[in-house]
Amino acid sequence: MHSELAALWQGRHDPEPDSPRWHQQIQPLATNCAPGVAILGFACDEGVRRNHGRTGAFAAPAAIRRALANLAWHRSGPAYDGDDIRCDDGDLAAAQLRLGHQVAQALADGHLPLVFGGGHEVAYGSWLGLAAHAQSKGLRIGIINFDAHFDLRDPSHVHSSGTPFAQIAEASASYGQAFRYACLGVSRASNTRALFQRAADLQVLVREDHSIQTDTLSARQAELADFCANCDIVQLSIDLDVLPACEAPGVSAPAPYGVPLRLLEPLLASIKASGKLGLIELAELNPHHDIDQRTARVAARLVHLLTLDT
Ligand SMILES: N=CN[C@@H](CCC(=O)O)C(=O)O
Ligand SMILES: [Mn+2]
Ligand SMILES: [Mn+2]
Repeated sequence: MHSELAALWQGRHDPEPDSPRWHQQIQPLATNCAPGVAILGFACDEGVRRNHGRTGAFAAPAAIRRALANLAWHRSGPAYDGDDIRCDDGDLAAAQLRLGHQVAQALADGHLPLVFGGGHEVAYGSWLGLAAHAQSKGLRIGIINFDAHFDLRDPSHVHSSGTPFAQIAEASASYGQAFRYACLGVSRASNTRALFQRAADLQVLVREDHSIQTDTLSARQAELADFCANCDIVQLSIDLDVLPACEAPGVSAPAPYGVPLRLLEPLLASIKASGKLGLIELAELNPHHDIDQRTARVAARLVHLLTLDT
């Protein structure tokens, strides 16, 4: 691991036995590694910039690694860091292709890719890799996105952090593949009628933020289990702006209402329990707007939860 990357994986060293933390377990991703979880960073501001948002997501992969480094390690399998794919020349499409290649390689090597965006344009790059893998194996992809936003803007104008799932819908159609997309935590106030209509046209499973409460949790979990049962491999996308702004202030577009962590976690646990997780990505962390690493810590905790053995 090069020194800049190794500098992020720092934390406590407890003197007592059996006290490992992530920074003591993480290994560089290389060929012929035993299957494990493989972190890939997508350092990119370009999608948010094109979407007229608050830039800063370029620094997110490093911030998530820093927060994850000190968390307690409870896994039995290995975890690897495959470093960052950087978009520093404005060529978003090329960066998404590079990410897609690395995701496909990680999947071919038997790993679970953990992709740290970047703005939500990361989802199109991740999907390129997942789709190549799924096509070679004849697998049906389902995408579950926790997000205050659909990110289904019309991609004929510009490709940005607001268009990844519309780009995926178009690409899926061109391959004759069904587009299976669930978007949970949507804020009606933050998405136009046109976006709700596009979601309806694309037969998206839509659950608004207010429909996710303690007394509806089991219904939402059952719907997610059904969704997972109708596909073979799941792209799990978590836009951190699905959380309330008090829990996730460090994003481009904070949510005044949001789905709190105590409700998000059991929903994620249901998806994990399906056994269909093929890729996990975290999007839209903006360390420039974070408060005391609150959002980065949430992101790290979600990684911890989703990568536990059971
Ligand atoms: N990733 C994109 N998210 C939102 C941003 C909304 C906003 O900036 O207000 C979207 O395009 O809808
Ligand atoms: Mn999003
Ligand atoms: Mn969002």
